[in-house]
Amino acid sequence: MAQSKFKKIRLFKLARELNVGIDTIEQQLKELGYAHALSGRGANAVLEDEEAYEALLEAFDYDRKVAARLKELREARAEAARAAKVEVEEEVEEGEEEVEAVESAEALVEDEGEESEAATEAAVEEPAARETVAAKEGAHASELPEEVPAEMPVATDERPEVVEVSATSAVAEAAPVAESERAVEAEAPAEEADEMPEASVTVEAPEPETEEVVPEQPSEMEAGAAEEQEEKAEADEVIRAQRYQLQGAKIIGKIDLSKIEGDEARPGKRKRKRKRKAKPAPEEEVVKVAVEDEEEKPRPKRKRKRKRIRRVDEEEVEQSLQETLRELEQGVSRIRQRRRRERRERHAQERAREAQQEAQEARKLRVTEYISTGELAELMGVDVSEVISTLFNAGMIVSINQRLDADTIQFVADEFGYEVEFITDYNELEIEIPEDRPEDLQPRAPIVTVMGHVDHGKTSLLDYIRNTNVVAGEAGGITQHIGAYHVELPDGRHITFLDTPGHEAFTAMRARGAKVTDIVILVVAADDGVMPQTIEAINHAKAAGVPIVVAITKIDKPEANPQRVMQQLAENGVLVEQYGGQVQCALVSAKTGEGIDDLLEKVLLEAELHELKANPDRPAVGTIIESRVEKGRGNVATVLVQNGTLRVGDPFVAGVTSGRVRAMFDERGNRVEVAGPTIPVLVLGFDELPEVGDQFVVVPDEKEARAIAQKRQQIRREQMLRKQRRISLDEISRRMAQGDRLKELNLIIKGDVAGSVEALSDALLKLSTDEVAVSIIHSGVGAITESDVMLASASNAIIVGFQVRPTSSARQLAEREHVDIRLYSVIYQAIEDVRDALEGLLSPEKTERVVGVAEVRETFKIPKVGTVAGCRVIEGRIRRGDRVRIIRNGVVIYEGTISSLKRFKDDVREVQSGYECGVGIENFNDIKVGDQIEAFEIVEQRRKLEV
Ligand SMILES: Nc1nc2c(ncn2[C@@H]2O[C@H](COP(=O)(O)OP(=O)(O)OP(=O)(O)O)[C@@H](O)[C@H]2O)c(=O)[nH]1
Repeated sequence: MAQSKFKKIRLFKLARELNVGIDTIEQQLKELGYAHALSGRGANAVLEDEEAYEALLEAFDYDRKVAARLKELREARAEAARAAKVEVEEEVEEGEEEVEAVESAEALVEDEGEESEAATEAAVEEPAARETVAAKEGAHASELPEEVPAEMPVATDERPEVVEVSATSAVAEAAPVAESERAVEAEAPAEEADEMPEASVTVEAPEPETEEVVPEQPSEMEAGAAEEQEEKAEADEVIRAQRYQLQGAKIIGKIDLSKIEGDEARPGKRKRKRKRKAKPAPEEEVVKVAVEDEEEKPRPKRKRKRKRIRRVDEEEVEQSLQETLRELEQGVSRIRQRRRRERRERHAQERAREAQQEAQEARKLRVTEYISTGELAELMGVDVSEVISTLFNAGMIVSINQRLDADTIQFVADEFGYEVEFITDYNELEIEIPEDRPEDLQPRAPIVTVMGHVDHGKTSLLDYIRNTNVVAGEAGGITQHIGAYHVELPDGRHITFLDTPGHEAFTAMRARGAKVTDIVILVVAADDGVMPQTIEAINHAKAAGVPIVVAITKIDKPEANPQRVMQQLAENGVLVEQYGGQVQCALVSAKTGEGIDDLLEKVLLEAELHELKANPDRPAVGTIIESRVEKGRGNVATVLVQNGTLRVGDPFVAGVTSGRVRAMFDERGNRVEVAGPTIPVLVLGFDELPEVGDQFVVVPDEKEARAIAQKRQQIRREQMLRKQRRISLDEISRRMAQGDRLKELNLIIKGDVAGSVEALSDALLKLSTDEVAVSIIHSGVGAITESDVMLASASNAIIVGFQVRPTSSARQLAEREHVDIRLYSVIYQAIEDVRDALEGLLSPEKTERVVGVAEVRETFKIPKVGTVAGCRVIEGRIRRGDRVRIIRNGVVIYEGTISSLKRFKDDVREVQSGYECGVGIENFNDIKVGDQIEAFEIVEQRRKLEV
């Protein structure tokens, strides 16, 4: 399973997972070079690239951890809060239980003796909250009801009874246990008792007052006083005393009345007391109660402790939360800063490395010969005007779209500090063609291209030669234009003419690495002389190292001046034989036919000089001269066989396509079975349409042919993308420099001949303005192919075809890829269409229009609705849903939408000027009397291209 388990993830989910914002993720992806991994926009954008996802996880690892930690802490806090709540509840319950316990204890005490009842009741009725179990016990234990109140004042100065009662109770339990002697011993003045904190003393304290002492009773009384002190002073000693008295007692429960309001507890208690009055209290129980009482002290302690523990827990949680937050704010931000810094440094290093590599790569230009000035400038990342001026300084006048020869490219590259490597489109995958043995080589016909300035008579010359040199018997069918033709002179010698006059086609072919032409016939009209294109043609021929034969045409014309032409040629480096040079020159007239034989003779002589030879006994090697899709025939192309012999049935590779020769035809439509060197034939059987200039090579078998073609397609695609990427990068920096305001229309231009491609490119480039630009990402001669469509698809380009058609496979691909292919046969139409497209790219002009103003006269607060403004429309009209601004004292304080609009009680859609209405503004309640509500609308207007 090579497939990754990774599934695409939406951006908002990712943001949640990583604990960062969407923008941050987008930014990070860009920084990490994964901007492409995100498809779609906004929170719903989808990340499909696992690698990018991993990179994000790594990058935001820290944020995720922080989020997790915070979550933990929050949970801990919530847990603590829950626990605290439960404890409080438990406590409450406990409290209740305690109350019950106390009550039962009281009951027990009460039961102990009926006499104590009155005292108990008295004590119970005391409002002091401080009363504890002891109070009740005191009550029960006191067998001397009347005395108690009397003694109290003695024991305590303030609130004597209360305290005393409670105190008594505390000791009361002890009392029964204590022996009467002890009580007697304990006899001491009440005052003393007051001062004496010791329990033993206190126990005795009451005695003197009570005079006749029943052992238990007095002790209780005193105990009450002692307890009071004890409460004020050291409880320990009291406890000690109690312990002493209560030795062996058993703890059976805890009672804490400290929290229980005396008032609340008492009524119930009283009732119960009454209820249980009659019940006899077993002694043990009394003891138990006493013990409980003894426990009274530690209990609050425990409670306090418990509380403290709880508080500590909360504190801890709070503290760690605070710490985390602090960390987040300070420490963490430091860590974060460090991480960021590291990340930045890492990225900077990567970028530097990449930049270095790129710089090295960038210093090396891998180009095909005859790339245009503009393309060369683009590859070097310099402004085209710099290249043009550099060449101008070197004495060469070139245009932006002019194709440059190898020397010129080399020169420019040197000037700008670049290395040049000339490549063909699929340099790496040339088919090795074995060298011919000299003995196998036989003389062959020259292949001739006619070049010259426009209207100097190239076509007329070619036509004349063709028509007058038709070998008898061959004139079967109608002459068809297949891009080249082969003529046999009366003496049996042959010449092949390339039928696409002009140096553009010649150069376009050379740009594709095709070296077809053996001899150039340079046509110069005798009446016009050397013109710019004549010079270009000379340069191109020279650059290609192709010998020139000059044909001075239109010599039949009265104004013809061949001498002047020869002189001009000499001035331009072409020294004709008449001027003592090596270049042959014929004076001809395509009208009269004068001098044409002489011209052909000179061409053949030139061919002889160069000993043009080929081996007819080997698999064919040639060049695609023309290609097109023909109805009923499919992909057809003219192959000019340059070496070897082509036969029907031969498998072949042509550029990035392959096939097998199904049938061959000559230029008159006659079927042929074989085609030897220099013979142009129309070949059927191409899998895809080849491009003009493609090398045609016969290979041993069709399978191999297909494999090579596929490999080449892949290489070409990569090259296209590489080139595209480079352009994009340049464009990006350029756009950034321009503040990213530029919009662009990418175009791929294909034309029938290089001239028309240039003309169209120039015209379209001129449509560019500061805001929208035409970018020609690729242009070429020949049919629109699949690779064009792929490139267009990859770069969102439109394909403009001038006098060419897409191949059927390209058409299908374009449909699949939604690539727009526009076909034209009139340049003007193409320009108009592109202009329209550019206008579409211009962002519409947005203007704002105030449609109405209302003045707030009153405001109403309506529950669940908010504040509604009672207004009067003073200008225009306002509508529900209108965008509005609230203007207060001339200042816009809010911008929003009208959410409700009412006339009296009815909802209305619109209110006109002069009427009153109620207006509710969405999410805005701060409306005040005197505010103005200004309704406005945005009007978008399509802009026109100003060129
Ligand atoms: N008198 C005279 N007119 C000629 C001769 N050759 C061409 N012409 C005329 O010159 C004009 C241009 O000729 P073309 O053959 O179309 O010239 P071209 O160089 O092919 O032109 P483009 O294809 O536009 O570059 C036509 O009107 C021809 O009739 C010639 O030898 N004598």
